[in-house]
Amino acid sequence: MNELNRNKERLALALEAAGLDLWENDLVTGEVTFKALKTLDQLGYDSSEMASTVEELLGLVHPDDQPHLQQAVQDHVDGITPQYRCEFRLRAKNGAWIWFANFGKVMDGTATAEGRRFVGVTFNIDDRKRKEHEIEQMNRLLAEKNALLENLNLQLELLASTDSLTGLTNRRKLMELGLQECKRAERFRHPLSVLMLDIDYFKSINDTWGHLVGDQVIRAVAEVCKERVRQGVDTVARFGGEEFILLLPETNMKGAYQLAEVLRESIAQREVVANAQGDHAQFTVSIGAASCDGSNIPAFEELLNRADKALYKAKQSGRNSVED
Ligand SMILES: Nc1nc2c(ncn2[C@@H]2O[C@H](COP(=O)(O)OP(=O)(O)OP(=O)(O)O)[C@@H](O)[C@H]2O)c(=O)[nH]1
Repeated sequence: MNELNRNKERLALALEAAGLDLWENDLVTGEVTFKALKTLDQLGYDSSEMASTVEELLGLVHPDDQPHLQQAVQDHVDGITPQYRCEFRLRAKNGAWIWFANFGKVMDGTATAEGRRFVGVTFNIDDRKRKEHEIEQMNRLLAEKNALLENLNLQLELLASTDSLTGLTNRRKLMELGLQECKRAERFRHPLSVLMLDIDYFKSINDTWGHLVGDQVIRAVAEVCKERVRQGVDTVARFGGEEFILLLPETNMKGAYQLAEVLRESIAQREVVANAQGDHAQFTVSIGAASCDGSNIPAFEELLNRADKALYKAKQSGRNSVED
């Protein structure tokens, strides 16, 4: 065996061990001068059906992959890339698409003449591509599930912090927000106020009109409060049965008192249809105001205590009134 044959043997062994399939095309005639037999065999074609022109081969490439394959060849032929590399799908005889990769180079070129032998190897990357695809799908699914979870968490958080009758902030959330606002007021030395609002003679509203009308009255008071406060700044919370807290950042006693008067008046003018005969239930509220000016911020509970004491004064002074 001469040295050339030995080299051929060595090359064949190396190609086989690496799972590579050698091919060679003539760039000028477009002929396939050395067929990638293993590849064509994997695609299910027998030797009589095997593509003998580059054009025939291109016909086997998935239409979506053709543009980038042609571009990769062109870039290499134009000398933009030192090697031609590309991944693409080929149509098997049974119609399935199988992923392959190509690695090749134009040979025989000189400084003055372009080479015409385009030599390369093809190897099957279908397993890798399928795994990549599965991972992509799983990642997409995971991302969808995460978005769903985040959304559910948001909804849960909203449910856990909302009063079901009025849609207002509930007591648990208010205590959290109150703590935060006290800290903020202290850090920036800003004023902070709290209004504690209680529906007057609510027991007799329930007794006169029934519990459902009582609920409607609670909702009506909540609505007035929501309408009158600064959106996104103030918090209106249902604190207990017929008791509400308004948390008012950046608000001094004068501002809190003014708002309390507006609320008291608006609520006194509000009515709720109480029965089928069209009778209306009227109602008023008493409000206690507590404020701190930013120089000496108490604990939130302390602020609530002060508002509670002021509310007691408002009740004592005859109701439908505001006290601090
Ligand atoms: N309809 C209804 N009633 C409630 C709700 N929560 C508490 N109540 C009722 O509210 C009434 C509160 O009554 P009281 O605390 O005696 O006070 P009041 O009658 O409002 O009298 P003053 O506050 O002193 O003006 C009680 O009868 C509770 O049963 C609720 O969610 N819906």
